[in-house]
Amino acid sequence: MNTLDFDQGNTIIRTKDLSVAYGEKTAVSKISMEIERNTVTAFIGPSGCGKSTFLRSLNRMNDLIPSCRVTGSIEIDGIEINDSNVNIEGLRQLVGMVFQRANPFFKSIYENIALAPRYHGIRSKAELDEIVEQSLRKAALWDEVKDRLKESALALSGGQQQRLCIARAIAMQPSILLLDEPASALDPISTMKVEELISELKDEYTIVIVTHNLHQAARISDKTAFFLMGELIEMNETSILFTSPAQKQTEDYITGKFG
Ligand SMILES: Nc1ncnc2c1ncn2[C@@H]1O[C@H](COP(=O)(O)OP(=O)(O)OP(=O)(O)O)[C@@H](O)[C@H]1O
Repeated sequence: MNTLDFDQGNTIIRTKDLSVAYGEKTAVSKISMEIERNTVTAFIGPSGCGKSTFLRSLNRMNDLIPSCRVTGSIEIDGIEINDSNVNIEGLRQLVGMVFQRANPFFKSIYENIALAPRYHGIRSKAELDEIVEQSLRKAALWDEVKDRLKESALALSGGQQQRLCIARAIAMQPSILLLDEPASALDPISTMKVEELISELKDEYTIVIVTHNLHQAARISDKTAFFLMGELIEMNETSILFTSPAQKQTEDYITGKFG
């Protein structure tokens, strides 16, 4: 995928009538959305409303679920990612993902970062060292781990493991980072560090985050999309959506009338 070929203003992700079903059950219904480059977009909405399903469709993680069927269009950098000739590995390199539970490999801190670049053909130790250092620096973890790179990643705290997973995604030089409730299993201090990190990373990456935490969405995102029962009810600048939502359902949700 060549990001240089893309000339559609600042939009990096564009979905049109995107629907996702698991067997007979529709989880996401005809969602059209545009996401701008170098922004943080938060997906909010009650449990089961389709946020994670929509997020996973952006790097075709839903392909891994046999019952799942995706229809409609998803363009990333102007390329239709659901086309059969799309290179899935290349897509997932461009669109990295971090999950709710930190899932480091059972390997050293260094290897967690170096593994994928090495798999993709980088053999030089100096080059790998540089990737490891830069990725850990960008994930605001370098100073905490630089003297223990050979130690097991599992010896890190939960918050550090989650930042390691972000560093691992960064090592693949993505354009987009999909974060599925990355802080919901973390303590408040680790959560704050991940939130600070997200705000720093948007200078280089486009970030889409699913969160249950409305305060978090308000703190870190530029735009917020409110989902309900598989539909996109409203998407707007975060400051507007939280202060003067256009839809009654959005207002009821953000004021806690239902959850
Ligand atoms: N692998 C799956 N197989 C079948 N149904 C699924 C699968 N994953 C999700 N669903 C269903 O799709 C709907 C949307 O789920 P999804 O996880 O996308 O919602 P969500 O808004 O992210 O929820 P939560 O906030 O609880 O994670 C739900 O009804 C859910 O039960």
